[in-house]
Amino acid sequence: MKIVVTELIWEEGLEILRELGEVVYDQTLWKSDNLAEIIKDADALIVRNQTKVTKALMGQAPNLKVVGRLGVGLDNIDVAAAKEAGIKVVFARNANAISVAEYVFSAMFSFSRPLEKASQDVKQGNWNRKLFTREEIYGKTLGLVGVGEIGARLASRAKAFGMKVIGYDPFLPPYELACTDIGVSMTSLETVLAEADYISLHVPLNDKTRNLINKERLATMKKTSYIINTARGGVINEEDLYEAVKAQIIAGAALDVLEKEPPTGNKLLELDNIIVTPHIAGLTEEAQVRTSELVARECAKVLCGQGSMCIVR
Ligand SMILES: NC(=O)C1=CN([C@@H]2O[C@H](COP(=O)(O)OP(=O)(O)OC[C@H]3O[C@@H](n4cnc5c(N)ncnc54)[C@H](O)[C@@H]3O)[C@@H](O)[C@H]2O)C=CC1
Ligand SMILES: O=C(O)CCC(=O)C(=O)O
Repeated sequence: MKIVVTELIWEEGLEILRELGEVVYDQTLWKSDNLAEIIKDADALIVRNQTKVTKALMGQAPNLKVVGRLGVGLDNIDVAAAKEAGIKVVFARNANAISVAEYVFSAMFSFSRPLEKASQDVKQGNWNRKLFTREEIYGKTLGLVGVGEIGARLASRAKAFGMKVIGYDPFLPPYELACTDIGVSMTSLETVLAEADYISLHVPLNDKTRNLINKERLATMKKTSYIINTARGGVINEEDLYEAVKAQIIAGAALDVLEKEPPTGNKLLELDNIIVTPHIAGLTEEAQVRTSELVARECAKVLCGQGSMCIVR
């Protein structure tokens, strides 16, 4: 077997893969002009979010049986083309959901209790107690757009903090509306946007969600509300978000993801009320060990002809 890994993977995953055969691992391979040549005799291709797994690329690899995604979002993989070619796509269902939920808390607290800003201010010689008097998140409303693995974990944690949680997810099957068990009141997108103090996006990027949050929808949010995007850059129209934050139509935003990563000349980076991080919401040691092990195991199952729990249908 030949397994090609084009982006960062943890050692725990590599150990499993090495038991299957030859592992070609280079975390810069995703941008190599030679990738097609390198995978031409590969049985498995393992990627994160930067490798563009196109129909043309897969077409160069006649032995390819499985594409493993070290994460959840599949927007960089042509899943339909893989299916057509009989190539399985497996992903790390659940593995980074807790980390992303915790990141969203960190973002909410960055707005409600900005410790780092306050600390910097003190180190500059100030003692601005009034300036840093802010708000509790207790009693505030968290609005979820997408109530899947991450949304559900975020909801249960938000309830523990005494927040009201409302959610919009038209694709949630009725049996999973047991979401109400974790205290999410399911409602329309309009209500989530109009009522939430913090709006957190947890949808995949696809034709239906691209630019889901645009000028018209931003205008329906509370002036005091914040939006947190750990989903994908394209889910918010960045030009519209820039205008909305600049004109104080909303209070601010925390963005872990951008349309172009890393950004070049992105105006959002100029605004004080926008926090930007380098796509790290799922990047914790725990999540990455889980992700690497899970994807390596699920790829191994496909290669060994056993059923995988994480195949994208
Ligand atoms: N920043 C980061 O490090 C990470 C980002 N992500 C992103 O977060 C997304 C969500 O992850 P999970 O919660 O694990 O996925 P998931 O598949 O468990 O949940 C997604 C939910 O979105 C819902 N949904 C789909 N289209 C929708 C629409 N048009 N409107 C409202 N709801 C819709 C689905 O019904 C599903 O319940 C991923 O697709 C990925 O893009 C995921 C993990 C880490
Ligand atoms: O692939 C990564 O490192 C980022 C995680 C992510 O965005 C995902 O799981 O969808």
